[in-house]
Amino acid sequence: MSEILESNAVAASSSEASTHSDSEVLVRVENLGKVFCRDFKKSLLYGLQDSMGDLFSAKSDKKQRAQDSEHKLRPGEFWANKDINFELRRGECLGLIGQNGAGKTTLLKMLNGLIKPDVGKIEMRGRVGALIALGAGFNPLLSGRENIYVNGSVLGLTKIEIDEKFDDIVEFAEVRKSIDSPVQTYSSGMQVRLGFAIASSMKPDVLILDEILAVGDMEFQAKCMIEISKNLASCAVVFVSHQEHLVQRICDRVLWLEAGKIVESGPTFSVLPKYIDAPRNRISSEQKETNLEKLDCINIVELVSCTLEVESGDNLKLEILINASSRVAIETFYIAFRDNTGKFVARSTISCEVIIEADTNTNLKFQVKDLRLKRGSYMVDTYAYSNGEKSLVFQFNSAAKFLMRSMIASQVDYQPDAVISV
Ligand SMILES: Nc1ncnc2c1ncn2[C@@H]1O[C@H](COP(=O)(O)OP(=O)(O)OP(=O)(O)O)[C@@H](O)[C@H]1O
Repeated sequence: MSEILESNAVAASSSEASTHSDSEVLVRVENLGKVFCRDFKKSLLYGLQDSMGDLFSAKSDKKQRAQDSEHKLRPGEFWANKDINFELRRGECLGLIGQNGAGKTTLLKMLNGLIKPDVGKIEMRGRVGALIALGAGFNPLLSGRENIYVNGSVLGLTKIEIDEKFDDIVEFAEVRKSIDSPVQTYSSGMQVRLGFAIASSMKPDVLILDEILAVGDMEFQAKCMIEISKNLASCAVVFVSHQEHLVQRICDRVLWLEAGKIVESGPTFSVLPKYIDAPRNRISSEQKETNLEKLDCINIVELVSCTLEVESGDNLKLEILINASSRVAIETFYIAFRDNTGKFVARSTISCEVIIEADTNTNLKFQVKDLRLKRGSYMVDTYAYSNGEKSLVFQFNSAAKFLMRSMIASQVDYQPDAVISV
C-alpha cells in the first residue's frame, strides 16, 4: 500500500515551498544514477566493501566506480537508472513510461528517499505524498484509523489537521465499515484506496504515484484521475503507469525509460505515440531475461476482419488470429480507439479467462457494443495481459481501421462495453 514519507532528499519545508510562485520547480533531478547487483551474495559482499570504504576513505569504492564509467561496474552490477535529468514544476504531471524493468520504480523510490542514488542529485521542495508499493507505509496490525493518524504525523500534520481531513479520507477510500479493523484484514483494493486517499488529502507539494493504482477497480481509478487533476492545481505529480490511456489523460509530459536510461522526454502527445509504436526489441539483454517469456511466446497476431463502417449505436466486430509457442492464459484485453490525430478517445476493458494453446491458431472475436464516437476514422489497438496485468502477452497497435458515420459529440473517458468469444 502507500508509502507516505518525507523525502530524504534535499527538502525544503512546505511552508517555504508555499511562498514560491505557481511555476516554481518542486523537483530537480541532475545526472541521477543507481547501481544494483543481480547476484545476491555479491551484493552483500559489495555492500560490506562499500561500508568499509565509507568508513576508511572519503569516497567509497562504489561511488568512485559509479562516477567513472559503465565498464568499471563490478561483476553482476548494472545501472538501474543512469543519466536521469529533469525538472518538475507545480501544476505539472510527469508520466514515467517504459517496459517492465525499465527503472521507473527505482526512480520513484529515489525521489521518495527510500533508496539513495549512487550518483547525481535530487532536490525536492515541500511535502511529498507517495503511493508506491502495496503493503508498505501502513502498519498491518494497526487499524485504518490509526494508520491515517500515523501517516499524517509522518507528513508533519498536527492531530487537529488530521481530524479535519479524517472523514474525507474515509469517505474517499470507502472504508467506513472497516476503519477500526487492522489494515492486514483489508483487501488489496481497500489498501490502495486508503493509501491514495491519505496521500492526496494531505495536500502534498509533490505526489508520487506508482502503477499501484491499477490494483483498484475502474470506478476507483476514474475517481483517482479526477482527484489527481484537482490536486494538480497545487502540486506536482509523478505518475507511473503501463496504462497508456491514463498517461494520455493526465500527464503533460512523459519520460520514456529503457534499460534505466531516458530514451526520450517531452510533451505526452509527441512522446507517447512513439513509445506505443516502438518495436519492443530495444530492451537490454539484462531486461530480456525478465521479459523473455511474455515477448517470445507469441508467434503471430493478425487481423482477420473488422467492421469497416459503423453508425452510432452499432456494434463493432473485430477478429484477430493469434498463435503462441507456449500455452498462455489471458485475463484482460483492452481495445483502445485512437482518432486520426493519434489521440486515445475511448477504450473497452474485457476481463476474461482465455487460454491460448501452444502452436494452435486461435481466433479471438471481439464485439464492442453500442459504439458512439463522433464522425471520423479511428484506429483500433488491442492489448492482452496475463498475471494480474503484470505481463503483456501481446500488443497489437493499429490492428484495424474503421469509419464512424455518426455526428455525435465526443465523450470524456468513454468506455463502451465489449465481449470476447473464442
Ligand atoms: N533492490 C534491487 N536489487 C537488485 N536489482 C533490483 C533491485 N530493485 C530493482 N532491481 C532491478 O532493477 C531493474 C529496474 O527495476 P524497476 O522496478 O525500477 O523497473 P520498473 O520500470 O519499475 O518495472 P515494472 O514496470 O515491472 O514495475 C530491474 O531489472 C529490477 O529487477
